[in-house]
Parts: sequence; structure tokens; C-alpha cells
Amino acid sequence: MARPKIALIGAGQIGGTLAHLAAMKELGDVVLFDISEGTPEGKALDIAESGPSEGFDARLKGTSDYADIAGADVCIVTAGVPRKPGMSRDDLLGINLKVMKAVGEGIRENAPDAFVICITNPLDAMVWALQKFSGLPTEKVCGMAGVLDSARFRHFLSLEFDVSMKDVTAFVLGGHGDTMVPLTRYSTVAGIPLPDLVKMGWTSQEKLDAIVQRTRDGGAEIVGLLKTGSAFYAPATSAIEMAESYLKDQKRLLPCAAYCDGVFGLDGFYVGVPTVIGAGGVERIVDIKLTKDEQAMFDNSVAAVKGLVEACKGIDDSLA
Ligand SMILES: NC(=O)C1=CN([C@@H]2O[C@H](COP(=O)(O)OP(=O)(O)OC[C@H]3O[C@@H](n4cnc5c(N)ncnc54)[C@H](O)[C@@H]3O)[C@@H](O)[C@H]2O)C=CC1
Ligand SMILES: O=C([O-])CC(=O)C(=O)O
Repeated sequence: MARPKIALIGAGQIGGTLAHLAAMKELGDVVLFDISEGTPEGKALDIAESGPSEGFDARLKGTSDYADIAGADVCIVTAGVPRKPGMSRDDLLGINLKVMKAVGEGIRENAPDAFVICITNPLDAMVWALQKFSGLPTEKVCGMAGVLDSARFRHFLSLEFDVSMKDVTAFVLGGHGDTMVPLTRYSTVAGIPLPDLVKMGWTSQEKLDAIVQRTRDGGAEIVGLLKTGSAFYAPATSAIEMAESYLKDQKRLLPCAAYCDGVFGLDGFYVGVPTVIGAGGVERIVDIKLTKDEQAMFDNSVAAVKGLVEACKGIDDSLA
């Protein structure tokens, strides 16, 4: 059987890391696409030359021609611009919306059967626009943010409790912005919910609140340190987890930006929710019941996403 084909649209910091991870995990052959002359070819060659030492079997190709993504099984989109210190993700909307239009058309014409994972920010609005521009079925287009935000939450919690990150589970829902919703009630250490751990004295409510806030600010913390761009190792690893679940039909239950129509009280928006990802794409959205307080936080986050979607419609008539 031929190896799966993984197209990476955008060969910048995240795109290059995705290519390296996909090759090392032998998920398939990789096509790196970018408009920056020489960058995708250079990164593809560099990563291919790591193959003999690492011992992986994967072909890598760099290109600026959409024809080369033809027949891709998975497309991961990072094309666009990252933020710099002092900017919010939302400041990227105008410039990255234009990029989503070009990318959506490229995918529609060359890889209409692919499972598409959008990473470009502001994520929830960009994945919504990308689905519209590409015209692919909504269950085949989703966004990566919740896996990353939950991974950050899990990491911080593992430090606080001094336990393995493997035993910490967490769910961060809502939009990928300052209003994201880390759900403490559904986050656990080996199945013990965080509120119980507070009662058991493993941590205090104040410390837990500070960890929740650090999670919400997780992207900005890295931007502030790097100064020239944003996080890329953990974002790439998170998207690979989603791509692997699709390619291997693992049916992982992961928080992803998925098209919600008739779930979570929504009517046609992308926002972070618990999803099952398998060979059918986003196979199921787990419509969990939120408490009054959680629902208020979720509604606040959805309102922020809706505002960005309206801004997209204002910029590009074809989305209205
Ligand atoms: N959803 C999430 O959780 C996260 C999202 N991001 C976002 O991911 C995006 C990419 O981040 P990085 O890889 O660090 O940025 P980067 O600047 O290193 O790479 C972006 C690449 O896109 C390319 N590009 C620009 N316009 C293009 C077009 N029309 N077609 C094809 N390629 C094009 C650029 O040449 C560049 O190589 C940013 O928007 C960033 O904000 C970053 C981290 C996490
Ligand atoms: O903060 C940013 O600009 C990049 C991002 O989305 C993240 O790292 O969560």
C-alpha cells in the first residue's frame, strides 16, 4: 500500500517542525508548500538528510506549486503571519484571511479529499473561512488549538503536583484566545478531578486559578520570550496528534475547533469542543453539559469568535 501523503501548507517554523515530526513518526510522505522561494525545498532537503541517521522511511518534497499537493490525505495549514510582542492573535485577521483564500482555493482544486487541519491564527475564524473558501465538507476541516492549550494546562499542572505529565488530563474548550475555557471539573490527575485535588489539599484554589490564567496566556508567554514569532514545537506536536488519529483511525477524543451546528447551542460556528477524530474526520462532537459558570465562560468565548467571523464577512464579500 502506498504511504499516505501529508501536505503542509506553510513551511515556516511550525511547517518545518511538522515535516520533521511527520517523517520521524513515518506518518507518510511529506510535501512542504510555501510561497517563499527556496524555503520549502531547503527545509525538505535538510529534513530528508536527517533520514539516514534517524532511520526513517519517508520522502520529502518542497514546492511552490499547488499541483504537488494533489491527492494529499492530510493538509495542515500554517500559511500566514505569526504575531509579535504587543500584538493579539486577532490583529492577524486581515492579512491571514487573504492567505486562507489562496490556500482554500489551492486545496479545493488539488486535494479535495484531504482531512484539513488549520493552525493559522486567529484560529477559530481562520478555520471557518478556510472551510468556506475550500468548500470541503465541514467534518473534514477542523482547527488545532485545544490540544495545545490543554497540553499547556497539563504541563503546568504536572509541575504543580509533581507528577508525570502522562497522568494529567485536561480539557480546554472555547475559542483560541484570551477567553478560552480551561475546564477544571473535567481535568484530572489519573481520573481525580482538580476540584477534588483542591479539597485534598494537593493545591489551593488560588494556585489553580493562577495556573488557569497562565494557560490562557500561554501563547503570549512564548511570544514575549521569543520576540520574533510564536510557539512552534508544541503547536506542531499537537497537530501531529490530530493527523495521526485521522490517518490511523485512532478515534482519539481531542479538543479541536470543529464545526458546531446544533451542538453546544451553536448554529454554524467553529469553536473548540471535545471531538472524536477518526477515518471519517471529525466523527463526533461530544456535547457535554456545562455548569452555569462554565456556560457563561463558553458563551463569552463564542461571542469573541462570532465577532471575528463578522469581521471576516466585512472584509471578504464572498463569505457574507
Ligand atoms: N492554532 C494555534 O494553536 C497556533 C497558531 N499559530 C499560528 O500559526 C501560523 C504560523 O506560525 P509560524 O509557522 O510560526 O509562522 P512562520 O512565519 O514561521 O511561517 C508561516 C509561513 O507561511 C508562509 N506563507 C505566507 N503566505 C503564504 C501563502 N499565501 N501561501 C503559502 N505560504 C504562505 C510564509 O512564507 C511562512 O514561511 C501563525 O498565524 C501563528 O499565529 C501559532 C502557534 C499556535
Ligand atoms: O500566541 C500565539 O500567537 C500563537 C498561538 O496561538 C499559541 O502559541 O497559542
